[in-house]
Amino acid sequence: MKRKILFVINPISGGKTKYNFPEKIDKYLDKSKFDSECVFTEYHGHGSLLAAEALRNGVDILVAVGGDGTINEVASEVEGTNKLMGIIPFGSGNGLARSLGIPIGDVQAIKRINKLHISKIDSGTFNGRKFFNMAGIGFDAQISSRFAENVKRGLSSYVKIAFSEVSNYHSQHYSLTIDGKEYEHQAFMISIANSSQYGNNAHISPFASLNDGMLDICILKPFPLYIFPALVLRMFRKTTHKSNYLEIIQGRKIIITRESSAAVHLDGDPFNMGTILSIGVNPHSLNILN
Ligand SMILES: Nc1ncnc2c1ncn2[C@@H]1O[C@H](COP(=O)(O)OP(=O)(O)OP(=O)(O)O)[C@@H](O)[C@H]1O
Repeated sequence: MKRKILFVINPISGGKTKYNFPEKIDKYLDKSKFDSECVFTEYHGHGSLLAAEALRNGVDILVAVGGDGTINEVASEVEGTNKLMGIIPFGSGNGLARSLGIPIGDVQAIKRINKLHISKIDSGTFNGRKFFNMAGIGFDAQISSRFAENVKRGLSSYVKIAFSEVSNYHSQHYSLTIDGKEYEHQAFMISIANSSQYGNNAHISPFASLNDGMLDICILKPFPLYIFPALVLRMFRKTTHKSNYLEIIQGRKIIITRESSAAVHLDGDPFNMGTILSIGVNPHSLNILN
């Protein structure tokens, strides 16, 4: 029997046009295996509504055509069900797709879906919301907020914002409880990594695994500004674990208390949250095509 598959397409992600994408589905998706439909998201949050409706209507596979934010909206509905999630990477960073080894070209990614190769990955929870690739507080959440306000997407905008904000941002004090053990830290940012990377092969936690049932809590301590380019370089070289400024602790249940309410980013999209942050992991809870 053919599987029903819905492509949820974010028209603005990655700053790339996708209006000819449905034609590519017609051309490259294996029609003997799938009955397909395409739908475009019209606003932030629409992906979740479309995904929930599709699941109610018996769709078997939901494919996010976009970046980590689009994946988050769709996967938040698929997670915990026996349905399948696919990704056509069309974001600015494509962190989760890259970590899963999904080809970045759309035609290759469609052909990969034809193979129906399924893996199970962990997902994270953050004050009741879900994340699948990376969450964070401090500097990287600040960058996500600026990026969300920015009209132009893509890697170059991201880099520009990061370099212009780094000298203005001040580290904060955080109290952490990780699996019952307490830590106090002054930190520039704290990233909670499910996969190893933010996107664009910038790896904050080189050994993070999507299916180990654990999250990697990456605490970036205050550092002299002149070190920043070297820290960025370490991410691309997968050597952040050797930096004196980064501490990585694995955990399943994390509570973070911070000084004031501020943005949190979940898969690159900013949300305002309070001072107490409760983070957890749902092992092997998302069936994903890779
Ligand atoms: N039609 C739309 N207009 C404006 N925003 C939209 C629309 N559809 C979806 N969005 C929002 O666009 C945001 C960015 O999407 P996404 O994260 O997929 O792309 P990206 O940020 O360019 O890539 P990445 O996350 O890989 O860096 C998401 O928050 C999503 O909710």
